[in-house]
Amino acid sequence: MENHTLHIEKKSTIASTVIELPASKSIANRALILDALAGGKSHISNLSEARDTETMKRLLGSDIPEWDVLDAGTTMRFLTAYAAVTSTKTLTGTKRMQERPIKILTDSLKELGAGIEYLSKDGYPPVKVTPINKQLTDKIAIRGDVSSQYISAIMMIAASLPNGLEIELTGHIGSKPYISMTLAVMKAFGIEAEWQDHTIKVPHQKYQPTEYRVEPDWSAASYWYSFVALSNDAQVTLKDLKDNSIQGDRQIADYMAHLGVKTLFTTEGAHLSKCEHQSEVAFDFTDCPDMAQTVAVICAAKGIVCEMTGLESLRIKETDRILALQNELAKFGAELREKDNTWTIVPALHEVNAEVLEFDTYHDHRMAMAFAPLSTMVPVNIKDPEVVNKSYPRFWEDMEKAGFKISEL
Ligand SMILES: O=C(O)C1=C[C@@H](OP(=O)(O)O)[C@@H](O)[C@H](O)C1
Ligand SMILES: C=C(OP(=O)(O)O)C(=O)O
Repeated sequence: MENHTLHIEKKSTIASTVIELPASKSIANRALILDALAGGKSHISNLSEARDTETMKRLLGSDIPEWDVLDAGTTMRFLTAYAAVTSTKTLTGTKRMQERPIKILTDSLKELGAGIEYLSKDGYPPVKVTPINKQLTDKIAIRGDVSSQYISAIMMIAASLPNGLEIELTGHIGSKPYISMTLAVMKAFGIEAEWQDHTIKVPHQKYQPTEYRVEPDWSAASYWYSFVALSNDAQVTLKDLKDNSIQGDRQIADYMAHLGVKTLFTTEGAHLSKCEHQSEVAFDFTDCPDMAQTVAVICAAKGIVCEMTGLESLRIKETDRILALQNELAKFGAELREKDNTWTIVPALHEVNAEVLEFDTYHDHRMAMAFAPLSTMVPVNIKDPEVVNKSYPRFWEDMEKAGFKISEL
C-alpha cells in the first residue's frame, strides 16, 4: 500500500528494552539457494521473515516460468545464477529492479554456456535464462567493483558445474565480507572453496543437506545503535546478537564506539548503552555499504563531521541512496557534500528542532529505518512506512515495544 504516513511522537529516553531482531536476509537467501542445490532436505532454522527471503523461498518452491523477485537484489542475482544450472526462467522485478544492472553476472553465465536474453533493456532485468548445457570454460574473470552479489551468485552454483570454477576478481573488490559470508554458508553445506587475493577456486563437489541456523541481522541492529546514539538515555539489549558473526555489518559496533554507543556482549546478546562521542570521524563503507545511511543520519543529527568513503555502490541500490540522503538530510539543515569520491556529512549549525520532520523513503527500507530514530529528538513522519517489510517487517512494532507512540496519519 502506498501513500501511507506514520507519525512518531518524540521520545528522548528508552527504558531497558529487549529487542528480538529479524534474522539476516543475506544469510537466509544463501542458505535457501544452497539447500535447493543440495536437494531441499536441509533444516534451516530462524529463517528471516524479511520479504526478500519469503520471496526467495516462495519462488524456489514454485515451478512457474517467470520469477518476480519484487525489489530483492540478492534474490534476483542468486536466482539468475541458479536458473543457469537448473531450468529455463524469466527473472523480473519492480520498476527499480529493472534499473539495477545485471550484465556483469549474465555475461559470466553466458561465458559458462547459459542462454541469456534481455526482454527489455540490454544488461538489465527482465532477463530470460536458459541453463548451461555444456560448460564452456572452467575459468572466468569478473569485476569486483560493482556488486559482490554477482560474485556470490556465481560462487554458489560453481560447485555444481562439471569442472568446478576458478573465478578471478578484477579491479577493486567491494562488499568483501559478503563474499566471505558466501564461503562460510557454502562450507556449512559441505562445499570447500578457497579464496586467495583475487582468485576464488571452487572444485566440483556435491552439496550436502544440513541443519543450519541463521544469525540475527546486524544490519537491522544498526538502527538500534541509532536510537541509543540519538537519545538522552537508553538501555537496549539485542537478543542473541553475537560479536563473532559472519556478517560484515558487525563493523557498526566499532564505528558506533566513536559515535556514542558502547556495546557489551553477554550470553543474552548485545547490550547497548551511551558513551562519549567524537566530534569528527572518517569511516570507510567499502565493506559495509548498508551501514552508510545509518551513520550519515546519526552524524548529521549529533553534530559530528563525518568523512565517508566507499559509497560508490549506493547509487545502484533500492534507490540512489546518495541523492536520497542529500534530499532528506537537507530537511533539518544538514548536508552530504561530494568531492572526488569522498562524501562529507556537514551537520546543521543548530540542534535538530522542529514541530515535525517528514521524511520520504524512496522505496528503500533503509531510508525509513535510518531516519525513524530522529524521533528521539523531534516528532517524525515517515512516508510509505511499509518499505521496512523488505528486511525488518516488525520494525514499527519493535519501536512501540521500546515505548514510542506511533499512529497513522
Ligand atoms: O550479498 C548480499 O547479501 C548483499 C551484498 C551487498 O550488496 P553489494 O555487493 O551490491 O554491495 C549489500 O548491499 C546487500 O544488502 C546484501
Ligand atoms: C541493498 C540491499 O539489498 P538488495 O541489494 O539485496 O536489494 C539492502 O538490503 O540494503
